[in-house]
Amino acid sequence: MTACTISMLDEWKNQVVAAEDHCHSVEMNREFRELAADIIAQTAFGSSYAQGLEVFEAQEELQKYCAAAHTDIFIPGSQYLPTPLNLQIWKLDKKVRTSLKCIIKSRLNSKATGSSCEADDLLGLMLEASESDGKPKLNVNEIIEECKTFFFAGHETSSNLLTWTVFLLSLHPEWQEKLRQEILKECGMGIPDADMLAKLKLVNMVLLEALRLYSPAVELFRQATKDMKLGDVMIPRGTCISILLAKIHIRKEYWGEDANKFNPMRFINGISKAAKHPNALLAFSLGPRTCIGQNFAMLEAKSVIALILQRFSLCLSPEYKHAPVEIITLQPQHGLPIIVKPLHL
Ligand code: HEM
Repeated sequence: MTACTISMLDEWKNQVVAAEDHCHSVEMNREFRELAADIIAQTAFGSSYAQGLEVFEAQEELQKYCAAAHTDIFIPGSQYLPTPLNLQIWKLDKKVRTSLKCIIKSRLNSKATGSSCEADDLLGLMLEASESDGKPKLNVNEIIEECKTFFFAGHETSSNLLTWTVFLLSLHPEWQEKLRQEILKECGMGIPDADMLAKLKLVNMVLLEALRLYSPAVELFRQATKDMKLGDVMIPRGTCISILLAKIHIRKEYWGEDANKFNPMRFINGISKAAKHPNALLAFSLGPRTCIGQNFAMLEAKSVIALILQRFSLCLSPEYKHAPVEIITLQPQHGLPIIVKPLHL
């Protein structure tokens, strides 16, 4: 995780050094997309970014087509018709599956020749689980589906959390400085380890506030399994319900008069005390389908923010246009250009 981040930061520094005025505009959304892809590929699948690149590119494109399909009026059965959109979706899905099959096969080959020692990553664990008691528990297709879920669930969400956090820090230089002081106190200029990251309370609070104001997952969907009453509303069995997190996260009734404002201090006593309702922050959902990767995502975000603030100050570029858009996750439509200035040249 830190190796990928440091390599990205070294590149920023090189670009700054090459610039005449020693400051440089970086499109953060793109950078964090690549970084999150790199991190999840290496941490979960042990494969390098280069190997996973094809999967991510195809999956990102697939996501755009699926978002387009999602906005169309749904006609039952239409998903099976060879429309131009469906043909694109099927083609890309095939590409994602083929690339993942290659990664899995190469892992199985290395395992057979004894050259792989990455059994404790996600793919290694799944392959191990798939062979216990001599009987396959997960077949290759099931492993592919699990890999797709992890790529999908852990890539865009994490990169968007980083993007919006950097956006908020660039708007609030006083918080940028507070975080930098905390990071330097707990980690110095070294690589933060898990114990150090656990002590970064202010960084944690800022991340939670970013998740509240710019929740990467904008809405959740549920289907009623039986007739039920929600408040005063009757919900018949089978009804699909959209839960608008973005709305819940800024309701004054829960968050108080400053609900629309950036105020990380509201999290000083923890998530359950930040609002009038203990579960008002739903960025990672709740209950049996809660995000399985939330600890990983928070660790990743803390570590990346710590490494950035140790080295750079961040300032919003005048080129930035504020246009958050939901393409499955919440993204800045025109990117996030940030002027980075190294603290030590
Ligand atoms: C800031 C980052 C993240 C956010 C905001 C986020 C948000 C969410 C949300 C809201 C759900 C629930 C969806 C629902 O109930 O319909 C979810 C599920 C899930 N997330 Fe995350 N996620 C993040 C990062 C990650 C990461 C890094 C991983 C994997 C490494 C991951 C893996 C998953 C998986 C596998 C599920 C499905 C769990 C299930 O249905 O049992 N997520 N995530």
